[in-house]
Amino acid sequence: MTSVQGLMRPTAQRPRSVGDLAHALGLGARPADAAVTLTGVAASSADVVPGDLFIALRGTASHGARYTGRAVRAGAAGVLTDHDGQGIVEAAISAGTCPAVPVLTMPAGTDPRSMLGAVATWFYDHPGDALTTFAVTGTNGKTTTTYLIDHLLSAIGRTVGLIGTVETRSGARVLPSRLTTPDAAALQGVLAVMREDRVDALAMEVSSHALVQHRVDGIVFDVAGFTNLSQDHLDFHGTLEDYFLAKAELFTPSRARRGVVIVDETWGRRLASTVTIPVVTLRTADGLDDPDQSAADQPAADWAVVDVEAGPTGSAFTLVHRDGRTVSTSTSLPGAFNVANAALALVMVIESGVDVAVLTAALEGIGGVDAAVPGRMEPVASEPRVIVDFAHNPDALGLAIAALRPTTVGRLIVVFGATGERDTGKRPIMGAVAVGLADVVVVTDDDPHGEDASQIRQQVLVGARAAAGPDGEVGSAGARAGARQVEVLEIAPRARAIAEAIRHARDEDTVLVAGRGHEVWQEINGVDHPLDDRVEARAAAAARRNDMTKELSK
Ligand SMILES: CC(=O)N[C@H]1[C@@H](OP(=O)(O)OP(=O)(O)OC[C@H]2O[C@@H](n3ccc(=O)[nH]c3=O)[C@H](O)[C@@H]2O)O[C@H](CO)[C@@H](O)[C@@H]1O[C@H](C)C(=O)N[C@@H](C)C(=O)N[C@H](CCC(=O)O)C(=O)O
Ligand SMILES: Nc1ncnc2c1ncn2[C@@H]1O[C@H](COP(=O)(O)OP(=O)(O)OP(=O)(O)O)[C@@H](O)[C@H]1O
Repeated sequence: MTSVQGLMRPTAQRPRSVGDLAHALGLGARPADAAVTLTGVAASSADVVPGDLFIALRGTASHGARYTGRAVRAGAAGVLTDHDGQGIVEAAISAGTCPAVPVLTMPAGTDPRSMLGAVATWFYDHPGDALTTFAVTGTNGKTTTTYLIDHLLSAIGRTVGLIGTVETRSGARVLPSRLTTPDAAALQGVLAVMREDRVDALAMEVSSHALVQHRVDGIVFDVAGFTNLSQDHLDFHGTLEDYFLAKAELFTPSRARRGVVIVDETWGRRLASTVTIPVVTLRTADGLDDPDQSAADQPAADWAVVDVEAGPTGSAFTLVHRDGRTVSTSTSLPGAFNVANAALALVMVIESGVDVAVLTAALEGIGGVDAAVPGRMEPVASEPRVIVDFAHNPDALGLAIAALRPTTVGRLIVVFGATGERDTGKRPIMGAVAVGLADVVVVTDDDPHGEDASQIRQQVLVGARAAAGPDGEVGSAGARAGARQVEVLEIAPRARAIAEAIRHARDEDTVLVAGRGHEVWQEINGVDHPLDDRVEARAAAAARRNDMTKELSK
């Protein structure tokens, strides 16, 4: 699959030879190959540009060596692989399915994936060293927090590059991302582009997958931030414990110089008390996730959010350090979770060495910690209000619905599904969470990938119907006290679910379309179909207005 991030390359090349590379890695090269010139590095055949070294890695689905023919035809001038990969490439060359190409082989027991970062930084001459680097990890809030860091740093005159789920940005170049965190070859290429574009700070998301797969090898971040941890990605990590340990890896000396950890929840507190780098802690809420502890029992954090005033369009809040430093500001992003994201962005910027007075002056100039984050609580229509959001796990879905309740006059309608081939355990939980907080729950499709979409919907509906009970009457578990009726519907495909939810909504209702945010493709059985929730929602809102106008003129 093409990663556009992997095709971003610096204009100025510093050619290396196969002989140089072999020497740097302590490997042997055939004398005839030693002078072959290499100008870049790619870990996917789809990312290869002429002159690249193709690093063929063993994966879970296949071995990258199987794609060497494609890589060489795209211009790869050399291959680095493991022992098995060497056999695959040699067989392909003998069979005539791959043109001849110099092959370097890592010694047995050395995984080329663990060398990818080192090789790529060597190729591009340590491009990350030119940047002040910010990394954000956590189940939810990474994208939002990186946008807010970008916003704050830009306000104090820094030139910021961004890497994350939505886009990869260097100066005027903006490309959609395929992965939240690109592989190490692509990442170092992007950093080299940023160096050329005179970017001086980087705000990037680091996923747990990336930490396990060595994608950020070759960078020691200046400041790493942790948002939160809750159920997601257990298809990959197996258990929450392993998921936590993968995230915790970012807070080790080989990955980051210092950290900022939100300690509202148990996972954050555990991280802060076990990390091996200097960390400051941040409390953004009362921290009562542990019923056995009161807020007063919990250790004081270095920074705390106080005096939150939640309004219809965002929140004002104050950030206080135990030494008395104070920042009073606001964010127009809705929900308590966005106060947490804004506070984390502020503390990360302060911890990078920016003086509170400088930041305060900048905040006055820009009017608060704001950024338009595509597909995150993005309003797309009014009367009924329609919001498109990326919540695709139980915690985010619950927080997104709850954030809209105070400003919803009528019913709160949520349209969502669950992703195929990902963490199946979260499906019924999402159904139950939605029923606990919304008035109308429309279960539809997300990205089914290779799974049967209707089976996925049934698994979500199991949780939703169990929570709603046989007569749809939910107890006081919801945001509103007392019993209330919840309607649970199954509508597919997704575009129809969005259209029907909006068509049947009343002017005073809110429709939350959750799960796909900025995404513009829906993957069904390996085929990408165009689908943008924002486009569908706007079209449905326009159609509803038309119908009403026709009705009135009758
Ligand atoms: C589980 C996972 O993360 N898998 C990633 C991993 O796959 P893999 O190692 O199993 O690779 P493989 O598919 O067996 O292929 C083996 C090798 O052949 C190469 N190849 C493969 C096909 C081809 O045509 N040409 C080619 O060269 C691949 O680049 C790879 O090096 O390495 C591949 C190459 O970089 C990634 O594309 C792939 O991401 C898959 C597609 C994916 O969906 N990953 C998601 C789950 C992910 O990483 N998500 C996180 C965000 C999570 C969050 O929301 O927080 C992210 O950082 O994006
Ligand atoms: N701090 C937070 N805590 C809980 N939920 C949040 C938080 N911030 C955002 N969310 C919810 O999670 C969704 C995803 O937010 P965001 O894209 O910022 O997170 P992310 O960590 O980058 O997600 P992903 O890794 O899936 O790309 C939002 O649409 C919102 O519903």
